[in-house]
Amino acid sequence: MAQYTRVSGIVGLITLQNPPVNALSAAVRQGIVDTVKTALSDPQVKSVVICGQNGIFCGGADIKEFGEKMFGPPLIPMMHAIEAADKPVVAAIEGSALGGGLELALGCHYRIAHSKARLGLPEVTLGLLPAAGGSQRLPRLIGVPAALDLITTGRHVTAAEALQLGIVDQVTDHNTVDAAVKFALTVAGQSLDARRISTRPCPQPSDLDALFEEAMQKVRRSARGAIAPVACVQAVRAAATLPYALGLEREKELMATLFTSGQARALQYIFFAQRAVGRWRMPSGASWDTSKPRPINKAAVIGLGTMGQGITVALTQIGLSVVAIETQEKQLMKAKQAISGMLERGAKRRGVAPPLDRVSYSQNIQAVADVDLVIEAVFEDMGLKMEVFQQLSAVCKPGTLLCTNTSALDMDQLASETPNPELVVGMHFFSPAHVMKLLEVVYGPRSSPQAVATAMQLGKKMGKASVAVGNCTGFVGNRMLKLYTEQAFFLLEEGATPELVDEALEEFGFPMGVFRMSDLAGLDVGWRIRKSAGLEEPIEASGQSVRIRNGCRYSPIADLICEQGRFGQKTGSGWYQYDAPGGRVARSDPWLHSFLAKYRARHGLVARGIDHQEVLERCLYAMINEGFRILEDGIAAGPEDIDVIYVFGYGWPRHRGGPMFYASMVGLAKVLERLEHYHHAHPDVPSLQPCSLLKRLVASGSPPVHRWREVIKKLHSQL
Ligand SMILES: CC/C=C\CC(=O)SCCNC(=O)CCNC(=O)[C@H](O)C(C)(C)COP(=O)(O)OP(=O)(O)OC[C@H]1O[C@@H](n2cnc3c(N)ncnc32)[C@H](O)[C@@H]1OP(=O)(O)O
Repeated sequence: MAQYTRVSGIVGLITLQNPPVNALSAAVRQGIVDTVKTALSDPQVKSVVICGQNGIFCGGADIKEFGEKMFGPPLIPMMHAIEAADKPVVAAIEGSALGGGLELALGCHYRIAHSKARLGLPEVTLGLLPAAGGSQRLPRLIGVPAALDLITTGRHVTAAEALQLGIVDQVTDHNTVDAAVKFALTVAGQSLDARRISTRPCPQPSDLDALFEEAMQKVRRSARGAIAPVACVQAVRAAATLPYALGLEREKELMATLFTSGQARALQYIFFAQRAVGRWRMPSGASWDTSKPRPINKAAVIGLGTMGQGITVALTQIGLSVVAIETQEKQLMKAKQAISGMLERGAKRRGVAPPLDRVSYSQNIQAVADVDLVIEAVFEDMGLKMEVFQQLSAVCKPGTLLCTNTSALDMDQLASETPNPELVVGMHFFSPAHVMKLLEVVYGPRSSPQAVATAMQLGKKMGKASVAVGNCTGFVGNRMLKLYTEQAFFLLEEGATPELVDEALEEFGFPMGVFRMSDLAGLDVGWRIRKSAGLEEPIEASGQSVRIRNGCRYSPIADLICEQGRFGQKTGSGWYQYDAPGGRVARSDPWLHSFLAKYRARHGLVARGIDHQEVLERCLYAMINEGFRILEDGIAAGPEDIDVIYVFGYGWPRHRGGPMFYASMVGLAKVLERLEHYHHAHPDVPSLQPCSLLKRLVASGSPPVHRWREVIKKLHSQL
C-alpha cells in the first residue's frame, strides 16, 4: 500500500497506493511507516520524496474506516517520525492533498505541487477538525487568519494560492515527481531545523482576542448549529496560544468530542450519499453500466424567465452552445441583459473571458432545429407546455432530447404530446439555476435509460448533485415540501404565529423558516398551483366548510393572504411586512396577527399554546412520513436520494444528514409514535397517518438507514 524505490541514486521514493484517492487506510499508514523507516536507515539515501499513484497525492484519512475499530499505526506519530527525520522529506503533490493528505504533506520538510493540484483541510465538512496535527501546523506555517479561513470553511485552494499563502514551496507545470526528486537532490544534506513546522512559533496577530472573538461570531452565524466549525476555531486558538505539544492535546480533546457526535455521522453519511446517488439506478435496473449518455454539444432553452435565464447560464458555463428562445420581445431583451451580466460576473470570478458568443437569442422556436437537447422552462401551465412540446416535436431533428423544467406537473403527460416519449425527461432545476446545487432528473415509464443517463451526465458536468427520481406530483422535493408547509398553515390556525414557526425551524438549522422562505419565493406561485389543482375554489356557499377539501382538512389561510395582494417580499408584505416592495428585512406584522385572530374567531378555533417541539414534530415528521411513502411508491430509489435532495435543494441542515437520516437518528419508533399521536389528534389530516413502510421498518427492529433498501425490496416483492 506504499511502494518504495530508490531513484537518481540517492533519493528514496515512496508512492502511496490505494485507489481511487490514496486514502490513508490502516494498510497505507503501515506502508508509510515501513517505507519511511527503510529510507531513513538506507545509508545511500540522502533525501526522500513521498507521492501518490495515479496522479493524486492523497484524499485524506479513509472515511470508510471511521465507524470501525481503529487498526494500524496512528497518524500523529507517523507524521512526527517524518518531521523528525534527519534527511529531507519532500511531498510531491499532484491532483489533491486533502485532510490527512495535506497534514501528511505538512509533516514533510518541503512541498512541491503541480499547478493543477488542489489542497485543503475539508475535515470540517465531515463534522471533524484536522486532528493529525493540521490545526497546529497550518497556523504556524501561514499565520492565524489564513489558517482560520481554510480550516473553518474547508475550502480547497489552487496550487497558485497555496504558493502565495506559503503552504507549498514550488509549483510546477511539468512532472511533479520528477520536479520533487530534482528538488530533493538539491536540498540533500542541508539543515532541517527551520523546516520542521511544529517547532516554529505561531505568528502572533496584533489583537488575538478580538480576532478569535470575531472568528467565533462568524462561524456561529454561518454554522446554523453545526459544532465542528466552532471546534476548529478553538483548535486554531490553541495553536496560537499554547506550545505545540499542549496544542496537540487540545486538538485531540476537541476531536474526541466531534468524532463520536451525531453531526459527524450525518455529514459523513451525506458525503457517501452524494456519491451513491450519482450511481443512479432505475427500477428496470438501468444504470451507467447499461446506458451510455448521448453527446450534447448544442442545447436550447425555451422560456427566459428567471429559471430559463439561470439554466442558459449553467449550460453555457460548461461549454455548450445555447439557443435561448423567448417569444415576448421585451422579455427577450431583459433576459439577454440578465444572462450576459451573469456570464460576465461568473467569468470575472474565474478569471476567464465571458462566453457571451456561445449564446444566441431568438423569438422563433424554429431556431432549435439543430440542437441535441432542449430544456423547456415556460410558465407552469400544462396547456402551454403541451403546446411547446408539440411544436418541438415538429421542429427538432430526430433524436433530440426534450426536457421539461416543470416543478410539479406530470412530465409523462408532456411525453404523450411527442411521437418519441422515450426522449422525454424532467430536469427540475432550483432557483437560481446556475447557483443551486440540486437537479432532480425525472423519468416517466417511457423515458429511455439513455435519456436519463444524458440528463444525469449533464447535471454532473454542471457541478450539480443530480438525483434520478420517478414521476409523480411534485416529484420528491416538492411532494414532501407540500406536507411540511401544510402543517405550518395548520399550526397558524391552531394558535402559532409565523414568527414562532420560523424560529423553531431556524433553530433546527434551516437558513429560513417556512414563512420567511415563502415570502422570498413569492406566495403567488403556490397560489397559482393550488388554483390550477382546483383546491382554492370557494365552496362555502355549498355548505361545505372552506377548511375542507376532498374530505380532508385544508387551510385556506395562504389563499386569503394572496387575495389581499400580499405575495411576499415583491409586494412589500406577505407573512411579514417589509419596508417597501422588494425589501429584504422581514418585520412582524400586526395586520397579520389581527388577521389570524379574526380568522380563528370566524371558524370557531381557539388558539392554544404551541411550542417549538410541536412545530418541529408536526412539520418534519409529516414530511418524513411522505418520504417513506415515496420510498414505498418507488419514486426514490433509497433514503440517500431523498436526503441529498433536501440537503442540496431545500436548505435542510447538512449536519442533520437529511430528513430520512434524521428520522433514523431520532429513532423510527419515536417518529412512528409521534405520528400516531398527532394523527389521533387530527384524524382529518391523512398525511399524519404513519405509512406502512415506516411501520414495517419499526417492526423489523428499526435497521440503520443503509439497510432500509432490503426492507423496501421485500415490500415491493410482496406487492
Ligand atoms: C485524525 C483524522 C485525520 C484526518 C481526517 C481526514 O483526513 S478526513 C478526510 C478528509 N478528506 C476529504 O474530505 C476528501 C474527500 N474526498 C474528496 O473530496 C474527493 O473524493 C476528491 C479526493 C477530491 C476526489 O474527487 P473525485 O470527484 O475525483 O472522486 P469522488 O469524490 O467521486 O471519489 C472517488 C471515490 O473515492 C472515495 N473517497 C474519496 N475520498 C475518500 C476518503 N477520504 N476516504 C475514503 N473514500 C474516499 C469516494 O467515496 C468515491 O468512492 P465511490 O465508491 O466511487 O463512491
